[in-house]
Amino acid sequence: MSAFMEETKCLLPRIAFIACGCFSPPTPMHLRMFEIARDHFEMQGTHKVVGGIISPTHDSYAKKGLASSLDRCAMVKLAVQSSNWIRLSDWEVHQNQWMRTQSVLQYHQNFMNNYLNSAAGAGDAEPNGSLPGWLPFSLRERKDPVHLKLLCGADLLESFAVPGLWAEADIEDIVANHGLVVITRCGSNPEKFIFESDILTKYKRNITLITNWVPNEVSSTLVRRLLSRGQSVKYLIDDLVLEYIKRQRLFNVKSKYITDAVRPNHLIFNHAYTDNNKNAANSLIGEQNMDESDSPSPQLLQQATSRVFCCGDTSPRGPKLLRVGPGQAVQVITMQSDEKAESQAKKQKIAQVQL
Ligand SMILES: Nc1ncnc2c1ncn2[C@@H]1O[C@H](COP(=O)(O)OP(=O)(O)OP(=O)(O)O)[C@@H](O)[C@H]1O
Ligand SMILES: NC(=O)c1ccc[n+]([C@@H]2O[C@H](COP(=O)(O)O)[C@@H](O)[C@H]2O)c1
Repeated sequence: MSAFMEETKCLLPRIAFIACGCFSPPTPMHLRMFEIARDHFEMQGTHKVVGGIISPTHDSYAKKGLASSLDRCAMVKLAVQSSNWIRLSDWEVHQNQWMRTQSVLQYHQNFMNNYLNSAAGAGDAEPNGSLPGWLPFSLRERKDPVHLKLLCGADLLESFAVPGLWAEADIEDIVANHGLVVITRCGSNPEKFIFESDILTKYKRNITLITNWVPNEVSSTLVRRLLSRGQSVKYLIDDLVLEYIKRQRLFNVKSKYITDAVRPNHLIFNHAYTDNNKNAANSLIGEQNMDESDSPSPQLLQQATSRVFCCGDTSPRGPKLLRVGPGQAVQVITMQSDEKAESQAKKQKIAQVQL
């Protein structure tokens, strides 16, 4: 690369991506999203991408098939081992309750701002004195700010329309102040979706739509279903993640997998993660071997009558009573949206579950 191009790259505004989701389990497409997004910005020559963060949602999100946060974090750690720029943030899972995505973005953005503004070496350290693992390495190479953008698939964008699931103020803050990077997914039409939303249209310049020319409809739901049927998921997920699932007997994995030779050496890394996160274990819902057909754990059932809102408190229609956690709303409401033919992408997911 010429010296001129190098110099120009140094001047480009810096961005990082954060993907919020369940990651139960993480699939290669979760990681591909980051690669596709980085390629896009680099090829456009408009920004320098300094890091990627995967932030698994809190256990109390309570979506069907959600393994414990300890297991999901361990699997994400294993999945990102092959990447030199995508990292796990376990901040969200260590909070006392489910966090809205806007708050997750805000926390990570503030942390990076404080870190950049603090004297070199001091940083805004974690309570134990060390910096969080999700912080991009090259952050302090320059002094200028790093803008954190929400990275998602088009189905997440379309979930903005699910009544009561997202607060309008949150959507506006995300698109106005952070920015959204959306990767196309089969069956979704994000351009039309943006056109039909006044808020999204208003901030269209902050939404980057990227066509994924090599689509792959692997999803965590499909992986869980195959596992629970004793079918192969090899080459659908990372080998290390698969070993972990077998070893921990997650997702109701059938005996064919359990009797396979398990290579414990591969999992040493994960033990280090779980050992270091004993606190997280306290907030766990318990050892879970769940798939689509599982019912909530006893603890969750106990909470079933408690009122858990996503954004319902501020909804003009009044608060919405959700059965267990915000994630349940996704299932309940996507069923309704299936009936109303609101979202093709969500319909596909539901169709998969009903097979
Ligand atoms: N195949 C895919 N193509 C594009 N984006 C994807 C794909 N799979 C997941 N994503 C995106 O990854 C993010 C995190 O996904 P999440 O784990 O919550 O859902 P998922 O993989 O669709 O799982 P589930 O099947 O349990 O709903 C979301 O933004 C989602 O849109
Ligand atoms: N109001 C909100 O901030 C809100 C609502 C629904 C889902 N989410 C997040 O979106 C991500 C993906 O959720 P789903 O897998 O249910 O689509 C999760 O991280 C979840 O916490 C946020």
